[in-house]
Amino acid sequence: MRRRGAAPYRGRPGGRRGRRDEMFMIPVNYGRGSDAYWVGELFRVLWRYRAELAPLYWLAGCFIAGAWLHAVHPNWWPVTTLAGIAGIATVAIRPARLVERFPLLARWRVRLWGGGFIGYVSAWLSCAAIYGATAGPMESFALLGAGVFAGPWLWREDRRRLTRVRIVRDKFPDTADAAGLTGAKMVSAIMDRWGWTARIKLRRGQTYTDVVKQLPELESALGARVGGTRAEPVMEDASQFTLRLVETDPHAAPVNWEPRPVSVTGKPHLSITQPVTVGLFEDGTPITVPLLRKHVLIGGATDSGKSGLLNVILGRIAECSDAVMWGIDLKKGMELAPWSSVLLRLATDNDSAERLLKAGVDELEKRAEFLMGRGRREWYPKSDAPALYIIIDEYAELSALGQRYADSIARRGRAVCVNLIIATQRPTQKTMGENSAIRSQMNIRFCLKVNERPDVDLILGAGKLSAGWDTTGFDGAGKFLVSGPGMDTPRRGRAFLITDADVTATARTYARTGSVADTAGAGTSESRSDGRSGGRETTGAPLGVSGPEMALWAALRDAPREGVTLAVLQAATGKGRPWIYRRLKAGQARRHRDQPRLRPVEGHHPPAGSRYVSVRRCPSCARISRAPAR
Ligand SMILES: Nc1ncnc2c1ncn2[C@@H]1O[C@H](COP(=O)(O)OP(=O)(O)OP(=O)(O)O)[C@@H](O)[C@H]1O
Repeated sequence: MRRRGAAPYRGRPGGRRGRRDEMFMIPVNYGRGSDAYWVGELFRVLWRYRAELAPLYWLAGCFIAGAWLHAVHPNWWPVTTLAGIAGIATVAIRPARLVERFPLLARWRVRLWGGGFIGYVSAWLSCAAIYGATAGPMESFALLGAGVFAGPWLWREDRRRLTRVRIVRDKFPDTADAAGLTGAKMVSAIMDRWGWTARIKLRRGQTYTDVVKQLPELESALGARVGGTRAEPVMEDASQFTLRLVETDPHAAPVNWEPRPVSVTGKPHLSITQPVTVGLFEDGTPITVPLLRKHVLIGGATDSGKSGLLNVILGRIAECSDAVMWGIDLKKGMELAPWSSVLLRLATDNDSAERLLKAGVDELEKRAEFLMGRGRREWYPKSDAPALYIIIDEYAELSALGQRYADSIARRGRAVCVNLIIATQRPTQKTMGENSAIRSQMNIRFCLKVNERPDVDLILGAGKLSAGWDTTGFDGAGKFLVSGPGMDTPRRGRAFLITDADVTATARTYARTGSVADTAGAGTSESRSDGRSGGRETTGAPLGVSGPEMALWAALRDAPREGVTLAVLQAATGKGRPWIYRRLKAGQARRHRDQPRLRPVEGHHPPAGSRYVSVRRCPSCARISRAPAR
């Protein structure tokens, strides 16, 4: 008997009573025979299979647009033609943002298809605007085009995978039943090269723990390989979990290096502000590591793949337009010499390494002063003010003085984007330098195979071994555990294998002006370690201060004792008076404490009508400031 005042139950006719979600359903006639049902069902199918039906939609869209253009705007055909040309040019140029949004555009076949499709549609629409969508052979051309372009569209690889995952989804209720998880449903799925990942909704009362217990049964029911499925809880909903099926083990064979698409100019066009991909996790997901303002430590036994991983990181940084690198390779340049067209400096012995690291310390100090003068706290890398990475292979071989400089960079370099990337076998206190805190400054740490378990804690930090991070059993070079921001669980990864040919190709593609290879006489450590880095330091400006800032710096440096006219500074920088005054004021704020007070310049006679800016060079530090007005 119904309680007094209780709302009447109005579930779906024929539906099961008692389900909580049905208690609140709005009474709608869902009868199978009703028109509304069939119209709704039709739209559902049209939407659900939109990708498969896309060729029909293109065809219909073209006929409608062509008929409309012909009837209303027959002289708009240049618009469709120009739109087509612009579309083809965009696909050919493939701006980085577009490739990020549609990664398939990195493949030439996809670009060929896309360019052809855009060209064909725009040509057809232009003709349809002039002659009509059904005039002469227009219909045949439309059908022919739809047929030609539909083939590759329907047969493309991700579509085939999508079809497979749909089959798995449709069969999932049976699979779940066989695995002892009756009532579980697959609510969404995405696929990648290595398998698929799905969100599973459990029957009421079932939990993630039940899933973990039933995982072997689920593997069997899915026909997966042993150990090929992973389940992870969904924290915000206890009735769901994420199921991942790894169809092909990404670590079974070396993971080949994947260069990122090159821009048409052939210049680096990616940014270090975006995380870089260095390999794949065991489940096939990419390992993306944020390198901006981060120091990196790579540790592992001999032959574990440290230099390989270092090369991968080098390759990734080379692809970025807003980062530059210096290298220290105490294996006499064996590892880093192939990158000499990318490295702005390379040191291959301890003397040159010390000088390079000293230059790194100077650079960070210049940057710090530069920021201070502008009231800023962090360096934002740009192509003309790049982040600087100092790569050090075999850190333990560095002299005590070199390690002291490195320690200084590790402590102070982050904010100003002067960062270290270090590879070493055992980062003990002794090898990293007594009294050195360098290890604790490392934000991202890669631990490759180690021979002794305590080495894990040395590389990754105290307590990691007991928390389940252990790489002693790793087989195969390049496999590692990585810890850092957002990487708090021990997930096994493998670095890309970058071959000598890949290194040569990458270094050639991203060769920098002013690199070691570009510098006259390059090839010996002496020629690379003479205190110059492609001539940038001779100005005294921080590395990467360029454009008008650099021009101002140079004009002030070369100014005669009596000063320079504002017009000269305007001509040198191409900037207006307010900009120059702002920069000069900032320069004055950076003056050394012990710099003598600036005096009016004697015998100074400005030409009539010109405004003079007197500059003065500090005798102790050679820094230049604007002298006070007379
Ligand atoms: N990601 C990888 N996948 C497959 N093989 C790799 C990978 N990285 C390195 N290797 C291979 O492992 C071997 C050792 O690599 P590497 O020289 O990088 O080790 P290492 O730890 O730097 O050794 P050492 O300490 O002796 O310098 C090389 O033959 C290399 O080709």
